[in-house]
Amino acid sequence: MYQLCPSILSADFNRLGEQIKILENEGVQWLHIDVMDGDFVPSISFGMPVIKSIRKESKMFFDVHLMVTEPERYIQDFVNCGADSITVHAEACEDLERTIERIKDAGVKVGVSIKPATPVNDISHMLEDVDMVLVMTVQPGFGGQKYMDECTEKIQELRELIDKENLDVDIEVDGGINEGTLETVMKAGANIFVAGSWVFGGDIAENVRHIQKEIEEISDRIE
Ligand SMILES: O=C(CO)[C@@H](O)[C@H](O)COP(=O)(O)O
Repeated sequence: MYQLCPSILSADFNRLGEQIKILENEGVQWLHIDVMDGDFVPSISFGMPVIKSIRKESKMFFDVHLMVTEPERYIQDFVNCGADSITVHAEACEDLERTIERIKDAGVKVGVSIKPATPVNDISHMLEDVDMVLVMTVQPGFGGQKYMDECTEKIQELRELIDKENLDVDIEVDGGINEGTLETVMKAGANIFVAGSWVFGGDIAENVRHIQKEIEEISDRIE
């Protein structure tokens, strides 16, 4: 199942609710929510109050990506404010296995993310324990960066491992996903596409329609 997952990091925060409504009206089901702490990544984005507020008006699947050091401290807070899935960074956890267990125990889906320099090997032993692997295809911290070509091989490697074991694990890609890179990541085996500037730059409804069409056409071509 392919999913476009717009990243609200590129939204106009003065019109956030309105822009999320546009996505929903266009049939987008997933919303990517980047939480940054200024420690694990250099930038600070937003936290629980924003998520709690948009949750009141939205039925979308809230895909919360915690770019924070020791995310285990905040699992219950993010569940309470409306996360449907929580993704943590392998590099940010003191005890990744325990953090994943805690997320599952909190009753939401769980994802593990790796930065561009982190090998698939670091998380391959825990594929059975997660719902999703998020492959960062830029250095986490900012929207609008260029896709790092060297990440394509990691997506392929993961797809092979997941298919070989017949696992039900999504591969999400995040960073620099646009007209020029979508086909590459789809061919490599990703099925959830985070896009910030591609969705929010210009006419959001028109962009979403165009991207959904692209996804459909590429999937017809490669399957
Ligand atoms: O997590 C991040 C950046 O750290 C991403 O979610 C970006 O927000 C994606 O933005 P684009 O590369 O699509 O503009």
